[in-house]
Amino acid sequence: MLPDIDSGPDLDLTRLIFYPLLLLASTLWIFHRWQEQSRFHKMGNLLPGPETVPFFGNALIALGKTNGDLVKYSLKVAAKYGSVVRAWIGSKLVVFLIDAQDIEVILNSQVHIDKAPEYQYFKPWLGEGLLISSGNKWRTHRKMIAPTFHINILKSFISVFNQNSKKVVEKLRSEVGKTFDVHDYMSTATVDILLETAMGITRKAQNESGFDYAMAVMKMCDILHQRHYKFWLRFDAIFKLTSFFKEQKKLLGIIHGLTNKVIKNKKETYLANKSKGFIPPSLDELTRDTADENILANQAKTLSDTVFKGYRDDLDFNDEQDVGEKKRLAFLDLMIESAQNGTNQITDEEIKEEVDTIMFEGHDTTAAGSSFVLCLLGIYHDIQDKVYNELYNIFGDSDRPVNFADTLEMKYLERVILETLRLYPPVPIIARNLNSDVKIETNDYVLPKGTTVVIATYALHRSPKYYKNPDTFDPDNFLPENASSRHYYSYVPFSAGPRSCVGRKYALLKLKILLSTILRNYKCISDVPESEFKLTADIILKRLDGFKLRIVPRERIPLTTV
Ligand code: HEM
Repeated sequence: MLPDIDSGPDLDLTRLIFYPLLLLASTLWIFHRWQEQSRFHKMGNLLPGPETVPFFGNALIALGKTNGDLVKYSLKVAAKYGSVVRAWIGSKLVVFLIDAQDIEVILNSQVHIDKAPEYQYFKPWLGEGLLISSGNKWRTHRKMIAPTFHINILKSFISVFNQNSKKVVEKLRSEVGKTFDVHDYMSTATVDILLETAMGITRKAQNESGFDYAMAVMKMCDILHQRHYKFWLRFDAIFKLTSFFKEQKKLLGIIHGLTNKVIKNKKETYLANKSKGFIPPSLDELTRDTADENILANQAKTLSDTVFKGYRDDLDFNDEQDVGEKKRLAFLDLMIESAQNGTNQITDEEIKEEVDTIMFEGHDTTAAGSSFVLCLLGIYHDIQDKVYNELYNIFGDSDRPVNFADTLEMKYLERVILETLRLYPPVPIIARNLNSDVKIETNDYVLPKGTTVVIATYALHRSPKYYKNPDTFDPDNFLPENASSRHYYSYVPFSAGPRSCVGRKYALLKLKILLSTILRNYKCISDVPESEFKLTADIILKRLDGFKLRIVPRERIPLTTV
């Protein structure tokens, strides 16, 4: 016969002690959460921001608005409420910062480096790559990846930048006399350049997948953006029922198809070389501090080095620790090498995540930046003429490729690029998640733990507090005397601090070579004035109306009107 399991002293004891304790613990936990939530709400509501409605907060503002409408709306809200604006998305607190001092508190911190939960929508695409990861994984990967963008590695890319820029000039010949979208050309060129430089895939080994890849990235960004501002799409269960999910699956097939092929190709080459006895240098050798080779600290300063010196980051530090001519390896070679010889704990899956991250961050940003530069020069012909004359002074009527010394002479073009990134920052906002309360400078406001902080780069760059005529395209904003009198954090197109963009120097060098080559060959004309640009911010800031341009071949003679 079975014992009566419902009786006995042990079970009575459980009923008497365990269940009341469980009830007490649950009550305390609920009370604690309630206290935390009401403190969170109280602190959030001390911040200025638009009226809320029950349950939704400010979430309904996005209903029926296009990306462009939202950009305009955010600027209006900023003008009304000042440099700190809060919004409630349901019970989620989002705080927009537009003051350089407040932005410095967040970006310059070693603590507030975690990305906002909104970045999770990137996960199916970028996994836990550098852009999204945090903690130890981010730190070790950043340490590994940042040196692969050392200035001396970048110098070894110059011939690839030149060849691809020439290729663009050739391709553009078919557009002479027509109106066309220049972003298509910039996008394909930047993918090709990344494949050849960071990924080390020779042009011969590439096929025509660059364009398909760039288009797939553009559509993926649109889907991610929809998930950011249509709050019902934030729930995976709902998202999976929509056509966006099917489309995302198809697009990721194209995107990951390319990156998988790139890694496979590289690994095969590595193993083939290894079997022939050729082993590339290790990461240790690459990053070893060789103080006597410290040539770059005093030399080769560009205007950007001055503009960004206020938030000197690991990129500057690495450049001052020159690693020597023969020991350099580009990004993907280094990833594969350090995984194979065990110098770094990085798995194949992690390499794939980093490749996807670099391919995305490295191409879409520079494609948008260069397209904005060409359209603005197409509108402001006096500024374009000045750029052209500077280039004529450097190159005369020759067709020779650009060398590193030439890029240092392109001071006016550099000001044009910096000013373009001010008015049209390719990454218009940056979002962080706060793991502890933070006091900011404005009114000593305290942002509670759990807040999503949005650095509103686009609005910051157009703030009259830092720029005299903030909406006017004026490259002289970056004359050294003007730049040095501004707060350093009033200009953050590449973010700043420990999580700054690792590709900043790569991007600026590439932009100078690509744009100067195009401008030596063509005059750009835009029939759309700046006031009619229709902006869209689906992750990367672009023009919804397309980057429409006309081009006319240059005669290669100096212009006398400037
Ligand atoms: C004009 C061109 C570019 C602009 C304006 C730009 C801007 C930015 C910004 C604002 C961030 C911070 C994003 C955030 O915190 O949410 C960032 C991060 C990053 N960028 Fe760029 N970027 C550019 C080009 C590049 C290039 C060419 C590469 C690589 C080849 C690159 C690789 C990265 C990576 C890996 C990160 C993540 C860094 C980290 O979190 O440690 N970017 N970029």
